Amino acid sequence: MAHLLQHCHDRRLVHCALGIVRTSVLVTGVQVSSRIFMVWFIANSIKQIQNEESVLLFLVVWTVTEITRYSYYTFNLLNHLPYFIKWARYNLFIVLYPLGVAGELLTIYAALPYVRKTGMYSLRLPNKYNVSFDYYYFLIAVMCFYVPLFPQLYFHMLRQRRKVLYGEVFVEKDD
Ligand SMILES: CCCCCCCCCCCCC[C@@H](O)CC(=O)SCCNC(=O)CCNC(=O)[C@H](O)C(C)(C)COP(=O)(O)OP(=O)(O)OC[C@H]1O[C@@H](n2cnc3c(N)ncnc32)[C@H](O)[C@@H]1OP(=O)(O)O
Repeated sequence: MAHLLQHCHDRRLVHCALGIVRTSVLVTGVQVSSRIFMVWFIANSIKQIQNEESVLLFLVVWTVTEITRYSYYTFNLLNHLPYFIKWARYNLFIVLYPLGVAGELLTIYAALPYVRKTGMYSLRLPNKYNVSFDYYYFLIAVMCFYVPLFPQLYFHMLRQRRKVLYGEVFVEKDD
């Protein structure tokens, strides 16, 4: 499951970097890195948190989001897009995004005590490279990154919503 998710996400980034799909590399990059990070470096690495309700929350939210998104892409390519799928793609995110972020942040928060206790992925001094890295503080930094980055994604989707549902035109900035 984790391998499948990573494969899909890697391809997404390559597709928009090559211009195969018309979407921002930056926005997709942030979205994809947070998913890969949650799957591999949190949920897969820290077994003790796998039964947390917050894990269930973000997994359910991601699943609903991706079913809706890929239904939209598929029907759009077939030129038979039912309005309720278009509506769902550009409305459900209003609630799903904050819920997904809440699930992700609560999961990272739940992981903190295990990371501190085990010292996982951390490098302590002294060592032959003479560098130190503390995964515990790295996770706190990641949680802080959500504050400036999440609104970028959310407002991007709100702009897309106005464009697709109400035909508003925006001047696109290059990445
Ligand atoms: C090292 C540690 C790093 C940690 C980072 C920490 C900071 C992270 C902060 C960020 C928080 C993110 C949290 C997030 O994970 C939580 C959730 O996801 S919760 C669930 C709610 N989520 C959503 O609703 C996701 C919405 N996001 C998206 O839809 C996209 O991912 C987005 C990147 C935002 C891009 O959407 P956009 O509408 O701009 O572009 P599209 O890519 O959808 O479409 C552009 C056109 O291309 C066509 N397209 C794209 N892909 C396909 C495809 N596979 N098949 C066919 N067509 C495709 C699409 O139809 C568009 O074409 P057209 O313009 O003709 O309609």
